[in-house]
Amino acid sequence: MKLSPKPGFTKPSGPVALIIMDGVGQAPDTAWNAVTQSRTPFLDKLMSGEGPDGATALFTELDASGKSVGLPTMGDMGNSEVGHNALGAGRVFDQGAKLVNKAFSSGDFKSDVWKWLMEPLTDGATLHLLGLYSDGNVHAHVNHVFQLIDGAIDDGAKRIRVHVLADGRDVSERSALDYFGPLEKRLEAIRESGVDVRVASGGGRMVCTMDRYEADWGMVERGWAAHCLGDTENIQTFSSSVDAVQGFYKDEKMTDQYFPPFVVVDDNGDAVGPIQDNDSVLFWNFRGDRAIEISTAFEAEEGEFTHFDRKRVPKVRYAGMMQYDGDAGIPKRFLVSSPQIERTVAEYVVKNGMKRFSVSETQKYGHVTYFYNGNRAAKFDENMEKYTCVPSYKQREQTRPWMKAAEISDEIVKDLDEFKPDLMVVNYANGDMVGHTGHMIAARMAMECVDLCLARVIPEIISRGGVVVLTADHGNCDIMAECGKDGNPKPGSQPEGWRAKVSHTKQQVPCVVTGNGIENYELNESARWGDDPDCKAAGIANLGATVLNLLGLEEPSDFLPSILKAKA
Ligand SMILES: O=C(O)[C@@H](CO)OP(=O)(O)O
Ligand SMILES: [Mn+2]
Ligand SMILES: [Mn+2]
Repeated sequence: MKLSPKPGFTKPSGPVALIIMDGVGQAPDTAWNAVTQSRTPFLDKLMSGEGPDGATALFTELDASGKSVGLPTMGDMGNSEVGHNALGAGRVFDQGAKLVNKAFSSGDFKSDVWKWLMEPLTDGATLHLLGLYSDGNVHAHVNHVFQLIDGAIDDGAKRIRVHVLADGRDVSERSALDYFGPLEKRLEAIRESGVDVRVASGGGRMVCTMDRYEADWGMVERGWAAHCLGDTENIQTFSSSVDAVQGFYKDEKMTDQYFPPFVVVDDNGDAVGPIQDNDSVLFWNFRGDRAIEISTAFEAEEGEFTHFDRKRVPKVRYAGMMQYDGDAGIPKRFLVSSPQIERTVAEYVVKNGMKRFSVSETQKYGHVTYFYNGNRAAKFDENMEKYTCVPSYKQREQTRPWMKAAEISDEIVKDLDEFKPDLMVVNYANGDMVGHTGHMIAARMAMECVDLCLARVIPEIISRGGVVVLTADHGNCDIMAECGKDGNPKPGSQPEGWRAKVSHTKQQVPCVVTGNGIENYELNESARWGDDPDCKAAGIANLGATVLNLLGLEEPSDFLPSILKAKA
């Protein structure tokens, strides 16, 4: 994996730092753009081509959504998984959303694992389908659920229970009825054809089941109690998922991602679908980070699981839509193979004798390690790499929009002198995590806080002889209001009078390159992320070659071209 020197590029004496402002896109300057509406003097200067202490800054805008990051259509917003995969791979790989679509259209999802799941069903066992129920297409898609239900019925399933996590984060924040309503109707129609299929439990994705990076196992415990135990003593009960949503909406401030867990009960008050011995369970999310813990809860043997008291552990056949952690082999069985991302920037860096450092806080830790490494948690070389995780606050981000940006900055400054990395990969979570709350004031503060931290760390990096590539993985806080066809915000309950938009955006993302030696380079205006007719610009995947070039290395021949070229 040795790379030759890149003609015209010289490795700086300090590190090449890839700094990712999560969820910070380039959108028009409106009252609902937290990026432009916040006071960010340092960032503004960088984007106008002025680096700190007279350094040159090159500024451009990159694609970070749709096909540029391996998603099915240009209408798909980017997300952290595909964004960090692209940044780390330097190439565009077909991602989970696309691979699962392909498996359904070819019929390949009916694999040996599928048959194994179906086997007990002809003897009266129940098939439980569980996952995020929306068309956000970041973690999951409703279409996949119907294909699973139809496929299972074709293969003889007589009793199916569906456990639904409300989204309100990749889609409108109070849209659960738009999803659960049609679902209940469709299941009713299937029941008329003689198959016993019902929604059995659920909850909000940020309260139940979908924790990530072990930030809060309590979420998984609440989900387990609802889906698996059907615990009607401790959890609110309803007659259907629609009934549950209507109940929760009595609180006008309640939004879908924060629904408490719920259990659906019959006329006698008994849970309609607790999970029992011999049942089969399929988790339908395709994205890994928020699916690993619940999968562990289902698969770990008694005595091996210490995160919470599972109380009852049914002996089930469990599978995921995909494998969520390839290193740890979680889950053991899955329907569709994950993208095989090999030879990432990080691996090349380490195998070319350079040191690599990654740092973020809990909520984004796996992004700069696992996702950046091409879905691999383990280090390529223990001695050459250092990964630092600052524990995130457990409270909601609107109450602490500064998050752990200052502490991440402390780690950067410390390791500039201690670990002395050649490549540094940093993620500031604020723009994204606060953007997801829909709170404009908090999102502005999040951006100002990121600016303050950049104004501190970037001069430090440059004064150690380094170079900075500052960018984002996708947009989010650049559009904080849901707008109608006329381009103006829809009325809603935010203090500004609009309806919050809490999901990512499809906007391009900013990219600034500044620091030592940049005056020798210029933007490579012909760089593109592909030859697709929809491709009109470079994308974040082009930054793989860019980072290698800045380290003085020639990019591998299958990498997308760098956004930089040496001046003639
Ligand atoms: O919170 C998450 O899981 C996603 C949105 O669904 O955000 P990101 O891709 O930025 O991690
Ligand atoms: Mn992100
Ligand atoms: Mn996000």
